[in-house]
Amino acid sequence: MKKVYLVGFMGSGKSAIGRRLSYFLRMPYYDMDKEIIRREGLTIPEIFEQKGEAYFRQKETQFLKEFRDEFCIIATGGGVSISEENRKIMRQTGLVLFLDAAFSDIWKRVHRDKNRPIVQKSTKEELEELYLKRRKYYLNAAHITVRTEGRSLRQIVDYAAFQINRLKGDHIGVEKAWSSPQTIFRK
Ligand SMILES: Nc1ncnc2c1ncn2[C@@H]1O[C@H](COP(=O)(O)OP(=O)(O)O)[C@@H](O)[C@H]1O
Ligand SMILES: O=C(O)C1=C[C@@H](OP(=O)(O)O)[C@@H](O)[C@H](O)C1
Ligand SMILES: [Mg+2]
Repeated sequence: MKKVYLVGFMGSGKSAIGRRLSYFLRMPYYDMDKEIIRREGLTIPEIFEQKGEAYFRQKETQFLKEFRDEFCIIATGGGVSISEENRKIMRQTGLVLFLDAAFSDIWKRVHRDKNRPIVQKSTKEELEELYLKRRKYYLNAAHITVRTEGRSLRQIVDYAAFQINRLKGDHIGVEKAWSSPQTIFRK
């Protein structure tokens, strides 16, 4: 296992947890959105507006395919796990953690954010529909699901780090341990 991928809906905490995990575990951290912004020289809303969502999705897959073989933490964008090809790449090259957040928390965190074009163009009802539709893809992509409701960033980082430390460096053991999806925080 080389990479740790964080997947989940917009506002589930992928970027915030990824950054903190990287300090905690002393592993390099990459945010796919930031990498794409840097390469394109455009913000996410600009990419969506000027080049279209399909172009952005191509860039996400390209990132996953081309990114060097390195021990690191990667915060994906909320749309990355929709693609079967992307899910396959992530599962084959690392440990995939799904940050499973409640929609009510997500809405509070993202509804005013101008940097998420999908939030901008959706009503609350439409966004919840998308959340429900996408949830199965995150579950499908994930080796481990982390329920985040009622947990602080610190608590989530601690649990994620525990799971990563338990499984790292043991690819065969990891495959066995992950053969049945595990959920933590499901008390
Ligand atoms: N468990 C949590 N407790 C408190 N704040 C959180 C939690 N998870 C995420 N946040 C906050 O919600 C906002 C959106 O999180 P972010 O990491 O950008 O989500 P994502 O990258 O999944 O879209 C950030 O301000 C982040 O600090
Ligand atoms: O869910 C999505 O389709 C998207 C999620 C965003 O990332 P975050 O999940 O970090 O907000 C960003 O990639 C883009 O706005 C599209
Ligand atoms: Mg993010």
